[in-house]
Amino acid sequence: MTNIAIIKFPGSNCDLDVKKIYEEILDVKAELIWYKQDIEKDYDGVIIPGGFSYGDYLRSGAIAAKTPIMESIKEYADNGGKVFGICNGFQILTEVGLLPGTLMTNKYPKFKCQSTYIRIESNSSVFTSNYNENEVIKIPIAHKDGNYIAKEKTYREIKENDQIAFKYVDEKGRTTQKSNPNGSKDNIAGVMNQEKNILGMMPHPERASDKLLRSNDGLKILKSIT
Ligand SMILES: NC(=O)CC[C@H](N)C(=O)O
Repeated sequence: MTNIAIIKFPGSNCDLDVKKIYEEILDVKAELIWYKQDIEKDYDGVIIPGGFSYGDYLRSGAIAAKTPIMESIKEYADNGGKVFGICNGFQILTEVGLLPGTLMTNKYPKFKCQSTYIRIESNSSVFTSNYNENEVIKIPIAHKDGNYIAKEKTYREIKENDQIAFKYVDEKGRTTQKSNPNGSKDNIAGVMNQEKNILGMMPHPERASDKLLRSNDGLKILKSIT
């Protein structure tokens, strides 16, 4: 039976939303794992949900990245396990070095909570293969530190290796400055590691996974690891 682990740090606040989508919409078991526990090998996927781990002190995700559970998540990913970080989870995965690049404070330095359109840049991964390449989906963001940057060399590498999963676009699928909500380099909204078993994204698919939420465009991302 499929079993998903959802990691909870002090300050995580999207863990129950993710759990609800797995259990009530996808009929999949999802367990909350407090950060003081270890990750066991038999989970089908590990999710690091959104929120404000450790109050975003120092930098978003910086303190959570130093906790022992991240060591066991590294080991889990090294053995091919699927790891998915949403928003603060994405920030933690970059801080720990499991994903390339860094998430800086938004260009206009305020917390932004709004709908965004994102385009599937690569559907050659377990996380995105249920979408068409270049498909445009609508998923909301809610963050202050979502401005993705990468060194030129890293940027070239992630482009060449097809590691850019999503870009912010307008309704028609065009990458414009206006459709970029936070100043991210090249409108990047989500990236993967080279092996494509780790994904991080700033938009919240769990907030677009039920018709009651007016969009279930994000459901296929959560379903992909079941
Ligand atoms: N929704 C979230 O995960 C918030 C992310 C993060 N703490 C920020 O504001 O940038």
